[in-house]
Amino acid sequence: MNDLLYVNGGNPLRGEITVRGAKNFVSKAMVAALLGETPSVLRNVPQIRDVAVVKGLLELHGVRVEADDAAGTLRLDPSDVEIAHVADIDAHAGSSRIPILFCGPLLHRLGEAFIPDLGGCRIGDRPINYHLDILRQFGAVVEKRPQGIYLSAPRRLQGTKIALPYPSVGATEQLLLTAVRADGITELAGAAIEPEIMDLINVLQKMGAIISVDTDRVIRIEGVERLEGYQHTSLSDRIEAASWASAALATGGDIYVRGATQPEMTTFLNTFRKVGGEFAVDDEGIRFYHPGGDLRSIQLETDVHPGFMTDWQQPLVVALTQAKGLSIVHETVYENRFGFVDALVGMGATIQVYKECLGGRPCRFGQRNFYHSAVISGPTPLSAADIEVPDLRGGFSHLIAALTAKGTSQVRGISLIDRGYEHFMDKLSALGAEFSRD
Ligand SMILES: CC(=O)N[C@H]1[C@@H](OP(=O)(O)OP(=O)(O)OC[C@H]2O[C@@H](n3ccc(=O)[nH]c3=O)[C@H](O)[C@@H]2O)O[C@H](CO)[C@@H](O)[C@@H]1O
Ligand SMILES: C=C(OP(=O)(O)O)C(=O)O
Repeated sequence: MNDLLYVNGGNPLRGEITVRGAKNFVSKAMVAALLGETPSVLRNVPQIRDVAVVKGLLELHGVRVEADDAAGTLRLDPSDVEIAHVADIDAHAGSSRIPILFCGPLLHRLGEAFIPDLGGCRIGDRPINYHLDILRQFGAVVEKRPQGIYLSAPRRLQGTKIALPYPSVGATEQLLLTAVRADGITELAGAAIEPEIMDLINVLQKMGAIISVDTDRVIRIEGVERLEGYQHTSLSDRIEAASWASAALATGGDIYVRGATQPEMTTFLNTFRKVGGEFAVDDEGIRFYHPGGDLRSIQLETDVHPGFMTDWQQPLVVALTQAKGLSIVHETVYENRFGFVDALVGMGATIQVYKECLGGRPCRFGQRNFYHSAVISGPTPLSAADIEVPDLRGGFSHLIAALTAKGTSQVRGISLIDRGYEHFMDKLSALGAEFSRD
């Protein structure tokens, strides 16, 4: 795909699009298939780059993957994984964050694992210290190697008791994927409880795992000897749905997102309504629209679930440039997720970033040198510009800004958006967007 898009903005996006399975679940469910003794079938799989990357990694390890892209089905057969070698895996270094989740399943199957350096969005340092601490507590030996880490489990992995300093999504998934086949009981305090994690628990339970989730972020797992394959339909992508909702709001449009589901979006829907957007939920999806009149400024803090998700923040900020008054956004999950606003300022938005915690409560980044709060003053008309996609959600935000701005913008590096937005150009066309590729 060509990496430059000419976007002719200033027109409302109107129409219907469909979202399929969640990027942040599907990739993990694919890894879970490595734990089964029999094949797994995953449905509602979107055609996005992160899925292709994980498919490639699984195949390198010997998993036979049959994909029906149109139907959105993957059949994952791990029967030959015992003969797979760990060489060549570093070909995938820097592609996504998922390789770190191969540790537990590979240690259980092969007794060793080589994990290439991770990719993913550069929205902060994104350390993996929680992951490595967890693996060590299960009894894994971790060695730093050029371009990655090598792990081994001289004895079988042993269940353990762990408290996370912060409810990390990836670390919680690391623990789940490792504990289900470890000896004995594992207890995790301070767990993340995002809907995508709950769906991973659904998958693992279908495979034969015993997992209970308490109301106070405590997850308890009784290790079992053997897991089978699963058949599962992914929950829908609430980040993609919210991104299109923000596009409807910013451009003054009306988008029906088929596949969007209310329970996973409650917090987003409350915020969308406070800003002045309207929505209608039915059994098939959610219609998001700008009802006319002024949008309202808000005060917003990103947080772990059930708070306002950090991945919803970047697209919504573009809509906030069109709201009347001062909006305050305090990013508490990542220390460096406001880099994308420079381009918006270049397009005419009035946004100031601050190192202080401007939300209602201090966060982990408050006494440090991170610009993690933003004040957005609106409404400001946006004008067309040449912009470069910085990361996945920041890139989608730039696309929304270009669609909101009058005139023709050049958006470079758009292939990054493929990592999490299925067929986004077809969807833009369906919504009446005017754009062309170089
Ligand atoms: C592929 C995927 O599912 N990505 C999602 C996942 O990322 P990911 O799983 O990487 O995010 P985490 O929840 O782990 O990160 C949250 C915070 O914990 C910190 N941290 C994390 C791990 C660690 O070992 N040490 C540490 O300090 C991170 O730097 C960050 O500040 O959850 C994030 C929070 O909902 C989302 O924005 C990402 O879209
Ligand atoms: C931060 C994100 O993804 P990743 O963790 O894969 O970089 C995201 O989906 O917005």
